[in-house]
Amino acid sequence: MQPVGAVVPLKVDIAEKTFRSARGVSITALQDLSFEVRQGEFACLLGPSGCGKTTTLRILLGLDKDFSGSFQLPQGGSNRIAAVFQEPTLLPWRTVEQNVRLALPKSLRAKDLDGLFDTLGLAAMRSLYPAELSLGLARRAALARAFATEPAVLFLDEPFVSLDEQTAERLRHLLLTVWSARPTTALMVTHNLREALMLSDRIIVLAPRPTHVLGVFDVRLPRQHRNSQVMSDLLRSFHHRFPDVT
Ligand SMILES: Nc1ncnc2c1ncn2[C@@H]1O[C@H](COP(=O)(O)OP(=O)(O)OP(=O)(O)O)[C@@H](O)[C@H]1O
Repeated sequence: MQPVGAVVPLKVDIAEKTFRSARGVSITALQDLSFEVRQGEFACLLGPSGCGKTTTLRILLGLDKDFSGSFQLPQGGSNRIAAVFQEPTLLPWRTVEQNVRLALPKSLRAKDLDGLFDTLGLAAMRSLYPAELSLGLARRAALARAFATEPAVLFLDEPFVSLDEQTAERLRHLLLTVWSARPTTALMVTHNLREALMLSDRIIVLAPRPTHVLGVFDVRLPRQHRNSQVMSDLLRSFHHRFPDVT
């Protein structure tokens, strides 16, 4: 399957991001953070709690412009950006389908969403309101909303935290199914190494704060071959290369 949406990579060169409190205390979260995600590649940003993963995503999403350095988002195709956060952020007074359709650009307003809702197991929930959904179903609706827009780049910030492991695992498989149908350049923040090994083409391993890239771990194996034996081998080689990262 040809990757779609982008013809240039996601390129990040953040020289520094420092938070300054009202009392004059400075916290440098990012320093010399540089990496690339190639066209149609699924990459994970893996790093310890508080190292600066969410800060990085907020900068790339244009939510924080107070930093030094630069970045280049994938260009070509739709040029649209989609994001999936820890909280599904659905509008409570709109149905699942309305939430998804409201995110669509004009050119896609009449889009047939049957296939996407089917794939995500949401076909019977289209007319439900967010309050009627379990947390897992709400996360599926958030994925549907992101993929429906046919973005050039997709950012995900720990979309499966605080779910039970069985639900999280089911959602990881669903994410891979919708992503494989349209391999979009994707960057997902996680602190779950197993999740990163299961989903990624490459893992960008971050140092503790102020964060920078410790190294990149490529997982050049078709995802359908990542069975439990292969996952154990991947974990072993990852730990061999990054003995201090858990
Ligand atoms: N608005 C802010 N003001 C001051 N400090 C901040 C602010 N936002 C984040 N920080 C600090 O910057 C550092 C990076 O935070 P960030 O949330 O990006 O980390 P993270 O890697 O996403 O953490 P986690 O995995 O726990 O979600 C942390 O030390 C955090 O306390």
